[in-house]
Amino acid sequence: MLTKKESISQVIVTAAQMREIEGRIFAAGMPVPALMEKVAGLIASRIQDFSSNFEQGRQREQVRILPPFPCVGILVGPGHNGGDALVVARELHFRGYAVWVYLPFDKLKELTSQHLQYAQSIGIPCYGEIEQLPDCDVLVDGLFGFGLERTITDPIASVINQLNEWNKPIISIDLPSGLHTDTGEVLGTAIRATYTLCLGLWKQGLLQDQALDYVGKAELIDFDIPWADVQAVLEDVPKVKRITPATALSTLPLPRPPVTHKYKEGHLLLICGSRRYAGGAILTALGARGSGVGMLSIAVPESLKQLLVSHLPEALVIGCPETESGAIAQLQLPEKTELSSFSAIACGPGLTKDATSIVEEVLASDRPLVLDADGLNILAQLGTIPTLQQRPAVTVLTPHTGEFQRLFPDVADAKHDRVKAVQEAATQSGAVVLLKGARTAIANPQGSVWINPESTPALARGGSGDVLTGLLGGLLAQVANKEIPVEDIVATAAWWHGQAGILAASERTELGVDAFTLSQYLLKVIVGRS
Ligand SMILES: NC(=O)C1=CN([C@@H]2O[C@H](COP(=O)(O)OP(=O)(O)OC[C@H]3O[C@@H](n4cnc5c(N)ncnc54)[C@H](OP(=O)(O)O)[C@@H]3O)[C@@H](O)[C@H]2O)[C@@H](O)CC1
Ligand SMILES: Nc1ncnc2c1ncn2[C@@H]1O[C@H](COP(=O)(O)OP(=O)(O)O)[C@@H](O)[C@H]1O
Ligand SMILES: [K+]
Repeated sequence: MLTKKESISQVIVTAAQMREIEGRIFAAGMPVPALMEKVAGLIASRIQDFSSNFEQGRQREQVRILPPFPCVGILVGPGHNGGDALVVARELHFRGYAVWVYLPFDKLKELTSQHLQYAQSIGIPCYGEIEQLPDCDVLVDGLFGFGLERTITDPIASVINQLNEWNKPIISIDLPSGLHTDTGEVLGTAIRATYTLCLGLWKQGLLQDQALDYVGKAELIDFDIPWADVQAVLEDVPKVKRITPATALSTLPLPRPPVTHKYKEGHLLLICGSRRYAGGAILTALGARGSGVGMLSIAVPESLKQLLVSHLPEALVIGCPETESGAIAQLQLPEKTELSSFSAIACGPGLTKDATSIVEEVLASDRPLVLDADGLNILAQLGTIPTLQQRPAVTVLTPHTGEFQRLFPDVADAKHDRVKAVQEAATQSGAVVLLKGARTAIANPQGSVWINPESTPALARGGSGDVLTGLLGGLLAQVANKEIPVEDIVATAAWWHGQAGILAASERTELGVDAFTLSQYLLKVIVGRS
C-alpha cells in the first residue's frame, strides 16, 4: 500500500487536469491568495535551503550552485506564476536576501498586481527594462507556468534568450517558462533552468524528452492537494504515472517461496544473435541472468553456441541451423520441448532481418512475448501488427524512436509528444509498448502510461537496449503466472535498467557504462532494498 505522499509523487497531470484539480480546491473554500501564499512560502524555503545548506553541508550536491545569501533576481510574468514569484521575492527580502524584480509586462492579473504593489512599497527594486538589471547570483523564473498556451514572441522571446545567456543558475517555478505543460515542446523559446520546482503534481511536459535540456534537476513541491480531488479528476481518464522505487520494488519476484524449483521461477527462451551480431546475444542473456530467472534457454545460430556456453554456463544453449548469412534459419528446440513449454519468450537482438520465419513462429505461439530490435523490424516488414490483438498472450514491443516510426508510421510524430504516441501505438496494436528514450514511456492498450523519471545518458551506448530486453524477458517469465499487470512488470524492468545505469555512472562516470558493465550493476540496484 502506497502512502499518500508516494501516491502524489506518482501522479502526472496535464495543464487542463491541474486546472480542474485546483478548481475543486477553490470551490471547496480555499481562497486563491491563501493557496498562492502557501505554495510560494514553500518555494522560498526551498530556495533558502539551496543556499543555507551550503554552510551546513547538507544536500551538498543541490546547493553547490548557490553561495550563502545569494543576490536573487526574480523574473515576474503576468499571471499567477508571476504572483508566486512576487511572494517569493517578498519572503526572501524579509529573510535578509538582496532581491530585485524584473517585470517586462504592463498588464497583470489582479492578485499579481497587488503583490507587485506591496513588493514596491517595501522597497524591493522593480525594473521593466532588461538593460537596467543589476548583477545577481541566481534567477528565479516566474514568467509563465501552466497558463502558457501560445508561442512566445518578441520582445519577451529575446528577453528570455538574453537571460539564458547570462549563464546564471535559474530556478524555475512550476516549469521553465516557454515549455508546453503537456508536451514539453519549446513554444518559441524557453528558460534553461538549473532547477525546476514543480508545484503540487508533476506536469507531463517535464517528463518528455524534448523538455529535458530546459528542465535541469526537477523536484516536486508538495502543497497538500487533497487526494480525493486528484482521484475525482483523474477517475475516468487513462492514468499517466511516474515509476517510483516503491512500485518497482514491490513488483520484483521477492522473496521467493521457500519450496520452489527452477521451472517454477520462470523459464525464459531468448532467441537472438547471428554470425554478424554475436555480442547482442551475450548481452541479452546477461540481462536475463540479472533478472534472477529460474531457467534460461538461449536459441542462437549453431556457430554461436560455444561462445554463449562459455559466457553463460548456467544456460541451456540451443544451436539452431543457420542461413547462409549466419542468421537463425529454423528453431530447433530440444526433443519434447515446444514453445508453449516456456514461461515467456524474448526475441530480436542481433537476429538480422533474415530471421523472418522465426519471428512468425514466435508470434504464432501462445506465450508472453517480448519483441525488440530486428524482431521489431521484421514485424514492421511483415505488416502483421493488427494480428497482435489475436495473440492469446501479451506481446511487449520495445522500440527506440527509429523502430517506433517504422512500426507505427501513422502514429503522430513520436518526437513531439511521446506520451500520446506511445498511447496510440499500444491502443492500435493491442500490445504493451515501451518507447525507449531518456524518459522511457510504457503504455498498455487501454492507454495507461508509466514514465521512467530517472535515467542517464550513459545508457546511450550500443548494447544497453539488449540488456533491457533480457532483463524484461526474465522478469516476465518469473511473474507470468502472477496477477501483476504486464505494464507494471515492463515499467519495473525500465526502472531497474535505468537505476543500474545511474549507479554505474556515479561510480564510473557517464563514459564508463558499457553494456556489459551495465549488466553487472543490475544486482547492486536491489541488494539491501527489497
Ligand atoms: N491557480 C492558482 O491559483 C494557483 C496557481 N499557481 C501558479 O499559477 C500558475 C498558473 O497561473 P496562470 O493560470 O495565471 O498562468 P501563468 O502560467 O502564470 O501565465 C499565464 C499568463 O501569461 C499570459 N500569456 C500566455 N501566453 C503568453 C505569451 N505567449 N506571451 C505573453 N503572455 C502570455 C496570459 O495572458 P493572456 O493569455 O490573458 O494574454 C496569462 O496572463 C501556475 O503555474 C503556478 O505557478 C500556484 O500558485 C498554486 C495556485
Ligand atoms: N539519453 C538517454 N538517457 C537515458 N537513457 C537513454 C538515453 N539514450 C538511450 N537510453 C536508453 O538506452 C537504451 C538504448 O537502447 P537501444 O537504442 O535499443 O540500444 P541497443 O540497440 O544498442 O541495445 C534504452 O533503454 C534507452 O532508454
Ligand atoms: K516558470
